[in-house]
Amino acid sequence: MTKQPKLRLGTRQSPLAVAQAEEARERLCQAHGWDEADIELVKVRASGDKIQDRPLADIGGKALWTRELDIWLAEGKIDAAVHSMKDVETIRPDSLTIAAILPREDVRDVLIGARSIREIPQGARIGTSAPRRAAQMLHQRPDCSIVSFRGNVATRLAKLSAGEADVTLLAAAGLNRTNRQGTGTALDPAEWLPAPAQGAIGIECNTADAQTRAFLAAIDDAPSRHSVMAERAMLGALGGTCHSPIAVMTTRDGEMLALRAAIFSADGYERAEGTIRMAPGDMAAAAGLGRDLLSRAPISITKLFEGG
Ligand SMILES: NCc1[nH]cc(CCC(=O)O)c1CC(=O)O
Repeated sequence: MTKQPKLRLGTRQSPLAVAQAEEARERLCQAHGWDEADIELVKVRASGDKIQDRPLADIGGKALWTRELDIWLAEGKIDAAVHSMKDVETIRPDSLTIAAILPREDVRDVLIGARSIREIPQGARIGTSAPRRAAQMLHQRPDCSIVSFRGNVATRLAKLSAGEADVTLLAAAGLNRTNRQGTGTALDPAEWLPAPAQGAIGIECNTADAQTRAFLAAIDDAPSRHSVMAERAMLGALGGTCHSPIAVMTTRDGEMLALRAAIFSADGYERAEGTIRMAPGDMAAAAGLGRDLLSRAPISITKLFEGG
């Protein structure tokens, strides 16, 4: 007889999602003295993966990454769901709880196809469908143009090799977790800010499921939770959607967190930046940074945030 799993862990099917779910499984096994068979990985096909030809922002946004897993949780077909926190909407139902944030990977973006932003050839085509990457690049390199570039990590690298663009940008975390360490150049946050919650894996479960919450609490990493939740609070205060070019970097400053954030107009021409020092867990302060940015931004930026 096969052993009953102690936990059914849902994940999307992409190689990166599966690698993240395997990391979550390993950490749970280590924390609880379980073996691999104690955790069943349940691979669920997400709407966001079915539609590959249009920008995410045009087809329903980040909810497309979590919708199926949310339903499977609600129906009790899985006990917990593993997510890239970057892809999780800031407003979640009360019936779900993010019970663990794993130790954060490298948060930086990686530039592929040129050694630095300065060395990108004049007029190059930048392959990305992320409004943040597009606007941030156009801000620094208005001579470049943007080519829509969706798909998983492998697909985007293949499109670049096939010459569909000259340069692309990917999260270091996604490259590292799919064994592509050393691909491209990681960009210094002093010149290029990552996305809110980039590089963070979160595990969600039903709020009413005390057993699973306790299992997951054992692998929650407090420093990662603090930075991720602060960045999400900032994003939430902006009413940010995937249409909104929002970038942020958190660093530790003694007992405090320092957040540096920027928002852009879609064409990258305008940029508003702000910083804040806050106590970990002070979500009101983090939200204040978002509101402060918006209050100082020119109209070409604020209109991106109206009406979601
Ligand atoms: N939007 C897709 C997505 N969601 C999470 C990651 C990478 C892993 C992470 O940032 O945690 C990626 C790919 C990328 O942006 O390069």
